[in-house]
Amino acid sequence: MSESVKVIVRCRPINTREKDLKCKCVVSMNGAKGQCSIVNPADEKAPPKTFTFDGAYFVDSTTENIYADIAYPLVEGVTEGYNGTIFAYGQTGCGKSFSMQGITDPASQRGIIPRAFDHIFETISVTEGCRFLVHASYLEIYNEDVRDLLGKDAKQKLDLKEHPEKGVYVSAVPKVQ
Ligand SMILES: Nc1ncnc2c1ncn2[C@@H]1O[C@H](COP(=O)(O)OP(=O)(O)OP(=O)(O)O)[C@@H](O)[C@H]1O
Repeated sequence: MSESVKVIVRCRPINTREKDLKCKCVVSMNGAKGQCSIVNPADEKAPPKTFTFDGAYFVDSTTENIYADIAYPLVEGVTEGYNGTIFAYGQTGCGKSFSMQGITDPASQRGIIPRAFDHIFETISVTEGCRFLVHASYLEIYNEDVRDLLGKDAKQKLDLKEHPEKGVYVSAVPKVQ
């Protein structure tokens, strides 16, 4: 059985501000081993600290490859009725939107979300003898305030509630069908 939780790490290229500040890249990656190594810039002779993940993607990686390796099997599972979640985590400017939403040019960097939408609707269009129901909601959580970005009033703060059986949920989020 495959693991139920997978964690991958993606390193973005150094940006202009960091270049101007003469920052050096202290990260190296071994994609085959899923390893990420960090050297101490103040002591380059010190052994690097190495961390192992389910996947390690360096600055030249594409979202196309990340989707094929990680998201594709998960979304396939969803179309077969299993639950699946993909989320991006990291400090501001590290590339969460780049990975999830992506850019259209080059096409290899289209994000995980539009790829997943294409994947789901493509599967639905070729599957016979089965009915699918697709819901979507789009929430922003910022400074612990929750907002519905597809709602009529995207400024309205929504309440976070807890149900004894269903768990934590956001009140009054309309789902788009
Ligand atoms: N893998 C990458 N290759 C090239 N550019 C990248 C990559 N990842 C991020 N960038 C660029 O870095 C900048 C910051 O990325 P992004 O906006 O995705 O960060 P974020 O984590 O979503 O930030 P925030 O939390 O502030 O919203 C953007 O200009 C984006 O195009």
